[in-house]
Amino acid sequence: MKNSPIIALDFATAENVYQFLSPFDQTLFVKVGMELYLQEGPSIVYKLKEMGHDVFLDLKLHDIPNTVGQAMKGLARLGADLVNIHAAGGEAMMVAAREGLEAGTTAGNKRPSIIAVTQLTSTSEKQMQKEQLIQTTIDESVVHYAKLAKKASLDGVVCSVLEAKKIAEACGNDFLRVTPGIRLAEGEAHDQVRVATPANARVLGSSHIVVGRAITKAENPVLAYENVLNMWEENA
Ligand SMILES: O=c1ccn([C@@H]2O[C@H](COP(=O)(O)O)[C@@H](O)[C@H]2O)c(=O)[nH]1
Repeated sequence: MKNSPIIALDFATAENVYQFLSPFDQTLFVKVGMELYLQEGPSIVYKLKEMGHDVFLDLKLHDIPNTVGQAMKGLARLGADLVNIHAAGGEAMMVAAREGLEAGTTAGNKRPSIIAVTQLTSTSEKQMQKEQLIQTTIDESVVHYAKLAKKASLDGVVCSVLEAKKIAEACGNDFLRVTPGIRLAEGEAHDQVRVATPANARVLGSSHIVVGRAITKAENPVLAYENVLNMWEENA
């Protein structure tokens, strides 16, 4: 799996995706989320893999263990490099997801890596306490979910940059810390709350960054990507 910034392809159609990707002259690490997958289905994943890109299939599954396990068995066949679930589904659900992925991975192929969403980067500590009735700090909640994901033998978590270091300390440096909520210093936060720049992400211990609108909505997306990539690599 590449370590380059993961571009969130939050587009409504495959056509929009191909148009966006056409000026790039290298293979990328891209993310297919709900918006695109629910319109285009598995074919978008096959196509991006055929084009040589690494694919994070960001469907954030959250259901009873049997349902998630069976869904993961099917998703394993799509060839994505990275998939995810919500840690709030619990340890049994996370175990079922990993076992489903293993069962669905055909001989000779590598099992996709699987990570759990801890607290969405759009969630603030205040909101978590009020709406989820979790009376800890957000750092404690995120690290708690990360430890649960590690216990379920997952490969890592989705968290914000702000918790990445604590997770590395608690779960080890090989445990993935995939961090969305990436903004350039001068950029708008939009609906994100726990945000950081690509440079800070590297310094504070992210293993991967996910960048959507700062690249996809830029006037020149190739230039914006190169800028993010430089900030990420320079601080390694
Ligand atoms: O906690 C999370 C989990 C997933 N995401 C996804 O990442 C991108 C971020 O897009 P931006 O435009 O850079 O804000 C988006 O696809 C989310 O679904 C997240 O933001 N936070």
